Amino acid sequence: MSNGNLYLGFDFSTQQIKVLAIDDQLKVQYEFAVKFDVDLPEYKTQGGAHISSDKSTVTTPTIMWVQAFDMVLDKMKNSDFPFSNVAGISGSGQQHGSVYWKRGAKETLQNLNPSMTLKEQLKNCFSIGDSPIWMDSSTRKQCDDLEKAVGGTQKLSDITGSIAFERFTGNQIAKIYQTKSTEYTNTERISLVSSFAASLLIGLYAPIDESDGSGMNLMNIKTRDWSEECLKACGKDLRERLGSIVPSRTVVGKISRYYVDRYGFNIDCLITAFTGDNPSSLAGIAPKQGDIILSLGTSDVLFLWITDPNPGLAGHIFVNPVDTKAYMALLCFKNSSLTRERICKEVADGSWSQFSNSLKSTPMGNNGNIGIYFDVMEIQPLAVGVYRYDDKGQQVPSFDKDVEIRAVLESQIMARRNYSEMLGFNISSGTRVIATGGASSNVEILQVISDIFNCNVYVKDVVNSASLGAAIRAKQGCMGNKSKFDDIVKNIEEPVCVAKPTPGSDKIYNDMCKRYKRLEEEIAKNFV
Ligand SMILES: Nc1ncnc2c1ncn2[C@@H]1O[C@H](COP(=O)(O)OP(=O)(O)O)[C@@H](O)[C@H]1O
Ligand SMILES: O=C(CO)[C@@H](O)[C@H](O)COP(=O)(O)O
Repeated sequence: MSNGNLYLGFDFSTQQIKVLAIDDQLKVQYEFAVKFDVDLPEYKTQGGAHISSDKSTVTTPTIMWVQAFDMVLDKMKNSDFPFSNVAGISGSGQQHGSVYWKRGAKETLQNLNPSMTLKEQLKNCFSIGDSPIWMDSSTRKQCDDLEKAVGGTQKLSDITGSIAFERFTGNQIAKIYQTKSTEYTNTERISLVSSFAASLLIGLYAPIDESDGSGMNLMNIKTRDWSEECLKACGKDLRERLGSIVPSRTVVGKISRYYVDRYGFNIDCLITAFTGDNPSSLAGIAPKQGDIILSLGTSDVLFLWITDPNPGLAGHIFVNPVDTKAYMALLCFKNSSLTRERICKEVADGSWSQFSNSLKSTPMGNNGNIGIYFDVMEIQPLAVGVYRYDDKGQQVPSFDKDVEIRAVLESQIMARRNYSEMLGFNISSGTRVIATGGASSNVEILQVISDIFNCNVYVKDVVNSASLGAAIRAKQGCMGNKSKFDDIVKNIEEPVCVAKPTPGSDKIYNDMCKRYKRLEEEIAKNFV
């Protein structure tokens, strides 16, 4: 229990809202969470989302996020959380997802009544009720249009840090502009999930930050302003609807009076711009040069801190959330935790310890069996379906339970390694792979990662690095413009090594990764 200053870090992630409070020494003092599927079953989400029958349109009811926010604050109140000690708040959101505020919503946000819930007051404030999220892959046409409009694929990547990706917000907005024109006209502000959450806290439309703004195919990553040609290609009067972009460390306002009166927050509590969950994790891990972070949340994401951006045709370059001159490189995979979870439910009774036992009881390389499990359209390659091959490369309809479990994990991690090599991530035996997110608590999974990457794997004491990064950024916001991130995190807990490559793993996986790549390329040919 702490009597001094506290800093809150919220994470509006795919499956839940998490929040943690740290003290001035960056020690976690409190943690709370609301899980969408479990705590709000009335919305019937699966993994926090609604997936259409074509498996390409993926949305989340915006009002569910609002209700979950009410719930998490109520949970804190019921646990006598010391709201008045909170000096600063920041947060993160699943990247790319968008929220559409209806004309007049600003008025409602500014005049929240502390005797009512946010849900009661905001239920009619959204022109689009279902927010498109990062798992959506229904905007191929809009992606092609955008690349054409700016002069080609590489040109778009030079401007925005990424070629056109279906889940990137500009393409999502373009789809809404083209297919729901009345709703688009009725929209006065478009937020990212991150800036939407910050807006709830300041009772005003919060600006989008540069780091999460990099995941939209709309922002010029060099000038850190909207790209006029991208805006024009995606929707009418879009600059006005998006508002401004600010450096990620900007204090965007003080907490709204609503939270002071309803929960007892301090009236001077400062809100620092919210950012994307992966940028926020980068802040929470505070990596050393050369470290590669592997986030095992709903998505598997590889990212690292870089200084010289070189945007190409694969992966993404984002503006760095804590160092205004730096960048981060990132690769995201859609078929990740939820696919592992499906296999775990189907063949291991939903028990992670059974899943782990199967990993322990099967050999590295799985006796030559390879399975590829794309339950939904993958990001790279664009492909969907489940494919299993025996040691002779013959397709087979099924595997035994233990083989199936090792196959899903090995294929996912081989893909992570292959794509990071393609992107030029510098991986050598001395590289530290720092794992974070839900599945990083599973040591057997971390051992497979260590064997396939042929690197030591590390974890930090706090699994929720996105929330931790948000809380650290909240402290940075309170310390003013001159404060240095490196000084703030200088005493942060170092990651500890939890897995080392098993002798002989490099021989097995160097060959097997090549074999995996050839199989994946064959499959992808069917989806061009
Ligand atoms: N012991 C475990 N072994 C493997 N995976 C796990 C384990 N515990 C949790 N997970 C996975 O972690 C995922 C949630 O991770 P989390 O980082 O909380 O996600 P998000 O931030 O995207 O909501 C779950 O979907 C689950 O599959
Ligand atoms: O699309 C991306 C990154 O580009 C995803 O990583 C989302 O940001 C969702 O994050 P998690 O909920 O899996 O942490």
